Order: sequence, then C-alpha cells, then structure tokens
Amino acid sequence: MPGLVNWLFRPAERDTEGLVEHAPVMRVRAVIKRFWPDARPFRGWLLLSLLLVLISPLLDTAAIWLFKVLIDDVLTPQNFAVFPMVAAAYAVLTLLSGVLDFCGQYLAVWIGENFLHRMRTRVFAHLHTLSVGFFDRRRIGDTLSRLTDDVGAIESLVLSGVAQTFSSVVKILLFGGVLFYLDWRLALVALVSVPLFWLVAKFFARRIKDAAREERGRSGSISTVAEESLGNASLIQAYGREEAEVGRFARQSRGNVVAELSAARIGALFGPLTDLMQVFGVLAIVGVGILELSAGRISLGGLLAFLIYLSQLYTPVQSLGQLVNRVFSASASAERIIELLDQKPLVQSPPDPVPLRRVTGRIDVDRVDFRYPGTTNDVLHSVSFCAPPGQTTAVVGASGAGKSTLTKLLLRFYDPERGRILLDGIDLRQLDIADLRANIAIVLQETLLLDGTIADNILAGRPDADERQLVEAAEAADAHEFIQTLPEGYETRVGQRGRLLSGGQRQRIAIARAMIRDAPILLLDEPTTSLDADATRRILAPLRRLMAGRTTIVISHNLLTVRDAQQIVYLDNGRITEAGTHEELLANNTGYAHLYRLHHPDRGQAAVPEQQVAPPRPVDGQLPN
Ligand SMILES: Nc1ncnc2c1ncn2[C@@H]1O[C@H](COP(=O)(O)OP(=O)(O)OP(=O)(O)O)[C@@H](O)[C@H]1O
Repeated sequence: MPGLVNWLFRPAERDTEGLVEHAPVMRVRAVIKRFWPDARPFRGWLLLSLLLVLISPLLDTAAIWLFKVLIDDVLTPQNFAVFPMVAAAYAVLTLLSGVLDFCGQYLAVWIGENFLHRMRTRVFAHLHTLSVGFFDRRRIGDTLSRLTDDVGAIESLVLSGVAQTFSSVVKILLFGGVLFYLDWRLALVALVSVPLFWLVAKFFARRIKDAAREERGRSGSISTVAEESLGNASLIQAYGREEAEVGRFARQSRGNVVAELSAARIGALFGPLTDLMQVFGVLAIVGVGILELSAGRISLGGLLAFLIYLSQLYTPVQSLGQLVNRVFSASASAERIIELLDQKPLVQSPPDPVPLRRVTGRIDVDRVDFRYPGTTNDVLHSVSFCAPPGQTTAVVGASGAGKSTLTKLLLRFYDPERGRILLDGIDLRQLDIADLRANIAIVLQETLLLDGTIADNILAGRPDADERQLVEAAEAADAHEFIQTLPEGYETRVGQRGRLLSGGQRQRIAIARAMIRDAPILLLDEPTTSLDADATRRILAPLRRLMAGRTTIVISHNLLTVRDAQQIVYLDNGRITEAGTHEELLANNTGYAHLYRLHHPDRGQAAVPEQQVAPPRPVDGQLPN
C-alpha cells in the first residue's frame, strides 16, 4: 500500500541538463495580479460573457423546477390538462438555453483568442527590445516553446479561469439556494461534503503545479534540442552524430513523459475520489430524504428535484476543484512568461537622446574596457583609436583578440564597462539607439538573410527605396546579373537563412543591402572569410564601391581588404599594440608583420605586397600599393 501511494504521488524528475532557464516560483495570486491589466480591453466582453454565464444556470433551475411540476402536478394527480403548458415551457427553455450556450461559447473563444493574440505579440515585441546578449545566452528552442505554448496558459488564468470560477460560484449559490428552499435539513446534510472537496483539491493542487512546472521545462528542452539539432543538420550528419542527437532528444522527451504521467496520475485520482465522496453524500441524503418523505415535509417530486439539483450542484463544486488544479498548472507556464517579460534590455536609449541626423562619421573609441555580462575576464583593455570620417580603418588581430566585440560595441549591442565610444563627438549612450543604427550598414562573415525574396532582403536595408534604387544597389553589388538568371528574378525566395543561394551570392545580396542603406558608417566583419578565392575576388570590387566615401571599420583576415585601409589597428588579446599604415606596421616587424607573413609566407619582409586581384580602388590617392 505505501508503495502504491508512493507511485501515485511520485514527482517528476528534475531536468539537470540545464537547457532551459528555470523561472522563479510565484504564488498563483501574484501571477493573476500581474496579468490582470492585460485583460483590460476585454473586460466589457468578459462582463457580457459573465452575464450569459449567469442566465444559463437560471434556465437550468427553471427546467428542473418544471420536472418537479411534471411529477407533482401532472403525473401524480394524472392531470393531462397542465401537460401542454409544461411541455411548451420545456421546449422554449431548451431553445433559449441552446441560443445562449452558442453565444456564450463563441464569445468565450473570441475573447480568449484575441487576448492570446495580444499577449503573444506583446511577448514577441518584448523579445525584440532585448539586447543581443540575451539571445547569445538563451536557447532559441525554449524561447519559442514559451512563445507558442506557455502564453496560452495566461488566458486560462485571467479570462476563462475567471469566467469558469464565476459560473461555478453562481451555480453553487443558485442550486444551493433552491436546495435550502426545498428542504433546509436535507440541504445541510448535502453541504457537509463541500469543505471536504476543497481540502482534497488543495492537497492535489500543489503536486499538480510541481509536475506541470517540470513538464513545461521539459517541453522547452525538447524544442531547444530539436531546433539546435535540425538547424545544424549538415554538421550532425557530416560528423555522424545522428544517434547521439536522437539520444539527447529522447532523453528530454522521456523526461516530458515522466512529468506528464506524474501529472496524469494525480489528475486522474482526483476525479474518482470526488465521485466517491459524491456517492456517499447522495446516499446520506436519500437516507434522510426517506425520513423527510414519511414525515410529509417534502413531496416525491420535491425529493427527486432535490436530488437533481444536488447532482447539478456537485458538478460546479467538482469543476471548481478541477479548475484549481488547472489554474495551478497554468501558473507554472505563466511563471515562464513572467521570467521572459522581466528580462530587461542591457542597453537602452536615454530618455532625452541627443538628436541625430546623418552623421559625418567620425568615430572615437576612448579607453574602452569591456567584458561580456556574466563572464569574469575583460575582452577589451583600454582600447583607443580614431576612425576619421570617410576613411577605412582595419582592425586586425589573432582569433579571439576582440575584433568582433568591437563592432558589437559600435552597434551598441553592449556598452563599454569603462571608457566611451563617440560618434561625431557624441557618446553613443546619449543617442537614440535607432538613430545610431540608422547611420550604420553592416556586412558580416555569415550573411544574415531572411526567408523572403531577394528584393525583400535587399530592401531590408531601406524599406522605402523604389525599384530603380533596388536595381542600382544590386548592380553596384555585382548581384544584378545573377539575380536576373534566377527563375523569378528579384522575386525569387532565398530559403531559410538564404540556403538556396551560394555563399558568394549571399554576400553580394548583403552588399546590395548595405549599398541601398547608404549609411555613412560601414562595419565589415570578415566579409570574405567564408568565401573561396574566386568568390572573394568577385566581391572585392563591389565591396570597394560600397566602402568609398564611408567611414569603414573592416575586420578581416584577408589582408587584401586590409591593405586598402588608411589605418590599421592591431589588436592583441584585447589591447591595441600597434596602429599605422600597412607599410608602417610591416616595417615594425612585430604582430601585424608576423600575421601578414603567416598569410603570405612567400612574401618574406617585402614591404610592398604585389597585386593579387583587380587593382584596388584609388582612395584619396593614399593606397599603400
Ligand atoms: N557572447 C559572448 N559572451 C561571452 N564571451 C564572448 C562572447 N562573444 C565573444 N566572447 C569572447 O570574447 C573574446 C573575443 O571574441 P571576438 O569574437 O571579439 O574575437 P575576434 O577577434 O572577433 O575573433 P575571430 O577572429 O575568431 O572572429 C573571445 O575570447 C570570446 O570567447
């Protein structure tokens, strides 16, 4: 027996793989209070739906009363004269109750779905206010699972939960009142079991919430593993990791099953237990009912109607109990949403930003120290340099030196720990983030394409551009030609992350996007790294066209693009150890020169590298070669 009890109440296993961020535990009342303001636009409709909820048990009460009339005034005295009236009343009541049920149910779904839509959009919009750092730390799969599944739980807490509680309470009061009206002694006997219901429901509620919390977490882990695994299908297949991945997925899925079963055992036990209590209650009433009948204090019709009202009373009491359980399990989901909503963006625009239009593009990096949130080591140490307007500054250094980190600070994905970055003499922290980013165009190593058409992807740089500007940008990016050979030209879809295009084609689309943006500042982060020599050669000319006249910060291992720069900054473990032109740094014969020779072993100490590609664009007559 103790073994059986243990099995019935065995909790779900805790997930120890740490794929999802655990949400802080909250009281149900606090959860409801938190989301109640979100229901504001629906409160009028909710009131109407509560009104319908109120009318429906009234009709039920009348129908049961008609049953009493049928027995006591038609069947017992065998009086047919009253029957047509009773029958007509029944028909009208049923019709009315049908219409009201339809309206009530549709209204409830309408309110629920519209609330859900607003909530989902709000959470999604909130996610987009968060800094890039949040997405670096979080598993996308879990966030998706919260956005799709957990959001629904809030609706059941603040809307359908409220409506159902109201409906149950109304029914209990109404049917309870009629019971007292029919025979108060019997009614007292009937109500003795109500507190018992509550105790049982309370006992179950906490266990259900624990199981639900684990189940939701596991569901997030399943999505996380699926998203990571399927998103990297080529890597996994190339390295034969399929079995290991399936195993990882199965582990989370099994954990979900265990949590679901734990919740199911507790949930399934609740129903029969309350049924049992109900049967004992009814038997006790029948016993006392016989005494009442023989004492003439109630008619047979009255006793039967009493039992029917009683059965109607148990249903709302029982559903109130189940509702408590449902609310507790839904609040486990709501906790996960609250955890998301409570995330604050690491960087925010100031309340009174300095107005900014098109900048001239002077960038001053002033003694910047930086470390990533939650880490212990500085990635940048007292980094200072100036990128003059319209000129190219190359940031060079070994892998992990902090080059990309610098571009993240320029885009204000993060703020420096100490020091500042100035744009046209204004600290980035004083600017509206949108104004700042409107002045910057980026081309990254791994081209970011959205799953839309080629035109969509280029126009993402400037949505209000017209078709002529679109084609001009594509031509300047050397992309127009290949786009025209595609079956649907500019309207060809590029597939998820642009997988239907080659690396070089993706990169040229990215250049066209930056081109159409026509921003005064350009950030190029390893734009040629993922390309082979031929593809690199093809994008160098468009890249140079893009760089012309803009303040460009280029991070590259490809010293071909670096050689074009008027200034080269050499980063070593987060510190600037050298700065100057290509020739100056080669003459220094330290970090940069070593890196250069690493890439061009045949060049030795040669100060002037020979031309490898089409002649570089003549920038202000200052080109190193
Ligand atoms: N999101 C992050 N959270 C914590 N640490 C990070 C994060 N991104 C980068 N780092 C760390 O910061 C350091 C600098 O990284 P960064 O990407 O700036 O180097 P990099 O010079 O651009 O390297 P590469 O040439 O290989 O791209 C590295 O040690 C890296 O581990």
